[in-house]
Amino acid sequence: MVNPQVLVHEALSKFSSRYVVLAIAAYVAYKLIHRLFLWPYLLSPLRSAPGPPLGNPLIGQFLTVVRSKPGAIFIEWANEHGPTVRIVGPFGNEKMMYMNPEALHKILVSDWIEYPRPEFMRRVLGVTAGFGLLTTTGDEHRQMRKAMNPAFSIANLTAQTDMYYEPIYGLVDILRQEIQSSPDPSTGKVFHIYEWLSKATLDIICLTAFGYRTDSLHNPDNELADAYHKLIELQSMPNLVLFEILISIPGFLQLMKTKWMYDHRSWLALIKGLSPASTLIASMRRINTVASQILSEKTSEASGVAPGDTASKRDIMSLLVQARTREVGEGYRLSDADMIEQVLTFLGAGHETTASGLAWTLWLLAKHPSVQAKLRAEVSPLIASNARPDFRALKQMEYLDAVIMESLRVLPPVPMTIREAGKSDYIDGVFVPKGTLIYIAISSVNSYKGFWGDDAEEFWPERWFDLPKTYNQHFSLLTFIAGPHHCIGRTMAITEMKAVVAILIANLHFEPAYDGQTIQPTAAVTMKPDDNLPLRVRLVEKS
Ligand code: HEM
Repeated sequence: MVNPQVLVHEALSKFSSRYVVLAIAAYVAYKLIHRLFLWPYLLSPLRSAPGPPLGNPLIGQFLTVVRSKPGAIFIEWANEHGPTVRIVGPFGNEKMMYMNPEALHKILVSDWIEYPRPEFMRRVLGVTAGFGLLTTTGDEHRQMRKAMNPAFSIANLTAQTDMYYEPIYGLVDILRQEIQSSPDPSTGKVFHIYEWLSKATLDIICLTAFGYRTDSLHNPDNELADAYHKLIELQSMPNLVLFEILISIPGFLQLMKTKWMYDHRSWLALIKGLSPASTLIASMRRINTVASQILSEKTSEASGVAPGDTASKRDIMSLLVQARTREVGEGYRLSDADMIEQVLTFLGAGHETTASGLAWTLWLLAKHPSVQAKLRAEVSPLIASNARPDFRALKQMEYLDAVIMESLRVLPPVPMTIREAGKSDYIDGVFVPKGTLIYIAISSVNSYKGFWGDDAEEFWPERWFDLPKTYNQHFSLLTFIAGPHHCIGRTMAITEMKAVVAILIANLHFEPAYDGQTIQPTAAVTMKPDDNLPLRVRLVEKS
């Protein structure tokens, strides 16, 4: 006979497991509906902020962003909906973008500690550009920055300028010889100009930042240059996502830096999709080995440097080590590990950015022959009388200054950076909940019609001699951003770009490589030419 108790128990257990499944399904469905519809359309405090349509319910405007040229769609949205723009991404995720100086001042200057770079961004930057100024925040950042600022002073940059010229003239000689040995030198030759600029700027940053001679223009096998190139070749969006996943595994970052992991990195390459991680580990180890050698040389040199000795080495690393050696007492000191990370930071933050800035400048000059001719008219006589202009002489070339600033405005090497709201607060009259991501849309601000007028997207250096009334000195040009995290290498980069452009333009003509050429910008962190920017280069006839 069937036991009624068993029957009831079976019925209940069937009912309850079905009930549990149904309850879970209902909860997931509610969560999805809440995330994809209720929140973005009806509940979010940001819902009334202007912006493009919410887009596809699952991925928002994600596809529009990835399909557009880096920064381009953000410029369009800023000019259409600005100065406050809300953008919805995958799964109803909202991001805010601001053009108004007051809003930018709050995020980047007055409340900067509460709007840090988001954690995921710091982790990725740490792996690709060192755990240093780019990844620290709050008090730690303040102290590190204070220790490093003097090495980037105008006095030091003035003392460094002469170091630029060996790589610059090295580049001019290589291009000149290649043109002269081509079948018809009068028509010039097409070069992948980004590749060459990248070598010259690597040689410059290694000399000025570490006093280290890479000479990658003539010697592509240099240990540091080779390891670093392997590292930057990894900088694609899919790889950055892979690294972000790996380093978010607790302990993986520490493991990555060990000798054991270096020795066994080939195991990673055996797992489908993980071989970039193996290359990353190898490159980082090689860079760290060279960085340790540089540091120990600087440390032994610094012990023999008398206080106030201005004739000794002026590269940034030497100055940091000298300052650390002089430091006495309990104050903040950069540790050896910090110093080694700075090598990757200076390379990661200072090399590709400057190389890309230069490549875009030459492109804009190639597309605007009258600007190029006017610039040549300014720089040629000055270079003829002074082949290695110093900091002050470069500063006095006014049209050169306007060309560089205009290029950095129209095609900023870093088109966007990100902050995260660490508190809930009103920005520009809209309540922004804690955790909201904020796009610091550099290219949108730089091309915002509200500041720059209707021709904001045009390359027109003359505008720098008569800036519009709506121009704000700190917040209308965000190429180096603003506030405590603003680029420490700003003046260094601008001075270097001026030196390179002045010498190149005095000696060489630049034209598009073919009719109808357009640029192919690609951006992981830095916006650089995907096709290495082919340009036709001819020799300037000297009268
Ligand atoms: C045209 C060239 C350059 C551009 C466009 C550029 C742009 C930027 C931008 C936009 C930031 C802010 C990133 C953020 O906050 O998320 C930044 C920060 C930084 N840059 Fe540059 N940079 C250039 C050259 C350099 C050079 C030559 C160096 C050093 C040798 C350098 C070192 C740094 C460092 C260390 C930071 C972090 C500053 C901090 O957070 O305190 N940069 N740069």
